[in-house]
Amino acid sequence: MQLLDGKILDGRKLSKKIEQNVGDEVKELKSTCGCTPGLAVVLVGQDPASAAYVNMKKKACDRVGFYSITHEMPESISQEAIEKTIVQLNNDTNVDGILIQLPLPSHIDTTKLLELVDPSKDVDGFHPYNVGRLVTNLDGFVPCTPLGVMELLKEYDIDVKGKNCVVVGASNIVGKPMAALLLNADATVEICHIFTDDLKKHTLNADIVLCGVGVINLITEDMVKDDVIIIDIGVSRTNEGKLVGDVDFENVSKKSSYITPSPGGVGPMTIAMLLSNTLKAAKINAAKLSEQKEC
Ligand SMILES: NC(=O)C1=CN([C@@H]2O[C@H](COP(=O)(O)OP(=O)(O)OC[C@H]3O[C@@H](n4cnc5c(N)ncnc54)[C@H](OP(=O)(O)O)[C@@H]3O)[C@@H](O)[C@H]2O)C=CC1
Ligand SMILES: Nc1nc(=O)c2c([nH]1)NC[C@@H]1CN(c3ccc(C(=O)N[C@@H](CCC(=O)O)C(=O)O)cc3)C=[N+]21
Repeated sequence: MQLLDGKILDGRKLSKKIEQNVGDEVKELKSTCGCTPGLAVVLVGQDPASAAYVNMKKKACDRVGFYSITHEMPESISQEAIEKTIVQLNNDTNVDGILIQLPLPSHIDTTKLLELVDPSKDVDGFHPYNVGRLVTNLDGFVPCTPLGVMELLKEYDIDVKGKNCVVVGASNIVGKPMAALLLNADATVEICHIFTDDLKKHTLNADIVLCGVGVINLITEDMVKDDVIIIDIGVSRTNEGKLVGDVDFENVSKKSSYITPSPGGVGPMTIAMLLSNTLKAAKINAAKLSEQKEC
């Protein structure tokens, strides 16, 4: 176990450090301009996992001194009613960041809602404006999960420049922005997905495997080379109720030079990055407000 500790990329530990820094900056912001960063979460339906995630986000906001509000809506709510709420939040000066908890019920047009969020309050980085800025390597809001992965790599001095990175999973919230960030950091990037023929052929060539799919034990020991770096983004629950990732941790960790556990790796970093993105939005808004006052 001693040996294993050295190779663990500890997201829980780093997320606490980031939280501490965000908390300190919140205190400073409050004292200098009287501003309190605010996060609004839109939660539709009764899915217990979504409710649990939203609760975790709320608690994290409380710990760092943010104002936070959750708009809970029934499963049967109309598209128009959610749109109305988002417009209100766009105009609410107490709200710096807006997060629409995904997934939404099937009768809702998710894309339309994400496009309605003011890009300057898009702390999830899902608005096409911010997606475009990410792909063109311009400053903007970057999705929390892949941003958290980059922070974790940085903390452990892992430079991706020139490395063969294989991203498994190509969703808009995990795989695609993950690949964009790696490319911006000069990695050679491959994206594998459900239609990829012979996943193992690709992962065997990887210096770094970043897997966010939601399939338990998708990545096994025989699929990776010695000293590989493993980033397990997946979070699933087994039939026994245990949280696990996409990677066969017990066996793959024997071969890897570094590995994230799941839970305890990328998940806590996602929450930490949500706090950091909301602080960033609040600072921009505070600067805008003080400019307006000066005029
Ligand atoms: N740690 C964290 O903070 C977070 C963790 N997650 C976790 O990450 C995982 C992925 O989430 P999310 O991106 O939202 O999920 P999605 O279901 O939106 O995306 C999963 C992706 O994986 C692809 N895929 C499915 N099966 C396979 C397979 N057998 N081999 C290769 N690719 C496959 C899908 O392809 P296709 O679309 O074509 O089916 C899709 O591109 C989940 O376990 C989720 O819980 C998500 C967000 C944050
Ligand atoms: N608009 C939106 N933004 C999201 O960022 C978003 C979303 N919708 N929908 C769902 C996914 C999932 N997600 C996670 C957040 C934290 C953990 C996390 O902290 N996990 C802990 C364990 C948590 C537990 O104990 O249940 C860990 O991995 O250690 C996991 C997953 C964010 N998502």
